[in-house]
Amino acid sequence: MLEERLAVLNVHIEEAGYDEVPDMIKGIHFTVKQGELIGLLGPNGAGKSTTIKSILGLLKHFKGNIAFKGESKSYAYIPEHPILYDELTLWEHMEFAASVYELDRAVFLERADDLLTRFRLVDEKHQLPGKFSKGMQQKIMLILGFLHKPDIYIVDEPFIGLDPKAIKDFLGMLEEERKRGAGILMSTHVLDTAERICSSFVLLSGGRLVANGNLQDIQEQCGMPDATLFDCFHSLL
Ligand SMILES: Nc1ncnc2c1ncn2[C@@H]1O[C@H](COP(=O)(O)OP(=O)(O)OP(=O)(O)O)[C@@H](O)[C@H]1O
Repeated sequence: MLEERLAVLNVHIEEAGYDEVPDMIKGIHFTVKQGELIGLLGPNGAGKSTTIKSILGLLKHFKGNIAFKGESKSYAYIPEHPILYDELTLWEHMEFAASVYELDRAVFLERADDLLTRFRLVDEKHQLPGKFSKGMQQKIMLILGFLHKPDIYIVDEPFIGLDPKAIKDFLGMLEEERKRGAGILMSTHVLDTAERICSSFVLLSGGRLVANGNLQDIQEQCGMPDATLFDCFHSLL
C-alpha cells in the first residue's frame, strides 16, 4: 500500500505584489508534499521570485494563505544571490546557522563535516567568504540550507554559477533529502534539468498560474503527448 504523503507547504495566493502594483501575481495555488520536487518555472518577470517572497512572508501586499506543515515552519531558503556576512568565516556562518536552528552540537559537527567534504570546502572553512568565488559563495548557501534538514527547501535558481560537479553534489543531496521526506520548491530556467529531476511543475506567466502538474498533465494540457518540457513551455506561453 502506498504511504500517504503529507503536504509540507500549501500555497494559496489570491494576490500579492509591490506598492506600485499590489496584485503583481494573482490566483497562484499549489501544494508541495513530502518527497516532492516542484519546479517553479516561467520566463523573466513571470512572478517566480514574487511567489517565493510571498511564501517567505516578505511582501507588504499579500492576500491569501501560506500553510507550512507543523507549527515550527521548518524551512530552508536558498537564495539565488548569496547573502553572507563579510566579517564571519565560513565556519562561523555554519556555527551561527546551527545556533539559529538550535542544532545539537554533535549533530551539527557531523553534518558540518559531511557538507564541507561533499562541497569540497574543508580547506577554506576558516576563511572569510568575501574572498570566495561566486560559485563557492553559492555552495555556502547550499551548506547552510542543508545543515538543519528542514521539512521544506525553497531554492531560487540554484544552477547558474555552480560548476557541473557542484550541481551533481547538490542534486545528490536533494535526492537524499527527498528520500528523507523533505519537499522542495525550486525555481529555475534550466528546463532540461527540471524535466529530469522534478516530480511536477508550477508554470507561471505574467503573474498568473498557467499550468500545474507532472509532465504528462502538462503535455495533455498542450495537446502534445510526447513533447519535452521545453516545447510544452513554449507552446503554453
Ligand atoms: N521590488 C519590486 N518592486 C516593484 N516591482 C517588482 C519588484 N520586484 C519585482 N517586481 C516586478 O514584479 C514582476 C515579477 O518579477 P519577479 O522578480 O517575481 O519575476 P521572476 O519570474 O522571478 O523573474 P526572473 O526569471 O527574471 O528572476 C516583474 O514585472 C518585476 O518588475
